[in-house]
Amino acid sequence: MATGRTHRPATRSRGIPEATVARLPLYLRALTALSERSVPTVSSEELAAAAGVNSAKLRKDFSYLGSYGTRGVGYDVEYLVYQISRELGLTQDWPVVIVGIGNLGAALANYGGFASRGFRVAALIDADPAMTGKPVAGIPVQHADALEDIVRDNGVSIGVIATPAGAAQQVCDRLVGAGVTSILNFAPTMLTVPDGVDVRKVDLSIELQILAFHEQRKAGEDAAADSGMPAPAAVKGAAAAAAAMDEADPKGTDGEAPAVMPA
Ligand SMILES: NC(=O)c1ccc[n+]([C@@H]2O[C@H](COP(=O)([O-])OP(=O)(O)OC[C@H]3O[C@@H](n4cnc5c(N)ncnc54)[C@H](O)[C@@H]3O)[C@@H](O)[C@H]2O)c1
Repeated sequence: MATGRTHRPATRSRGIPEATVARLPLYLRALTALSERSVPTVSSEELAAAAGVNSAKLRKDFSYLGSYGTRGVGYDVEYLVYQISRELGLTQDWPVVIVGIGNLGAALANYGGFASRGFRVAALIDADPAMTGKPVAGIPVQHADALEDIVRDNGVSIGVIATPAGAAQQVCDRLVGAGVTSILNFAPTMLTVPDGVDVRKVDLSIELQILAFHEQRKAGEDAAADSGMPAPAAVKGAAAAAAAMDEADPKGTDGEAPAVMPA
């Protein structure tokens, strides 16, 4: 089971580049905010600024969706929300299981934002027998022995792993064996999955390291400005940060570096 790739190809089968797919949630978030304010249309420049993306890239991204906007009017906000939601598969309900209901798993289970984005927490699973039957976010935790049955009974295709690192690969293998084809991995370990399974890894410590670099650079710039000298820390740190950013965002996503990255 534990063989094969951990990355998707750069281009999805429908011809939308992975980097564009990675920016769609940024557009959707900006568009949803406009929709909530009942804004009917938006220009590519306004939307690009709201999403933190370059406007030429935005227009190119939307051309993959077949959305070109209307000259002088811009893009129809509601229609774009629909189009992007549909492209991301959010117009259907996705049952999700969370495995490992400790501090993080419980916090994720309690996060209200999943449901509003089309993700329904179908089951919570933990290996600790003391947890079995205990409600977390109103859902009784089920024992890990039943993982395969739970996945099959609920038609789950997305699994969230919030176990300790040492258990993550085994949990991943069991999820995949039961039919899960997408994994969101919070455990600090690389997972190996067969072809056809997507893994996204969330690592907040990497995000913090990138912020630490920016803090260091700002401090270096301040010191250099005070002394009138170039900032050696900033220059030296730039290569390391560029490498860190490449690793965190290998497909060149614009805007904020996502906390979720390919495994
Ligand atoms: N990616 C991030 O940014 C981030 C942030 C915080 C924590 N983490 C990671 O998330 C994981 C969980 O952290 P936590 O603080 O919630 O830990 P925790 O110890 O509170 O919870 C882990 C839970 O997993 C359960 N578990 C262990 N083995 C299992 C198995 N084989 N099957 C099912 N359940 C199993 C345990 O019973 C426990 O309830 C850790 O790997 C941690 O390093 C990642």
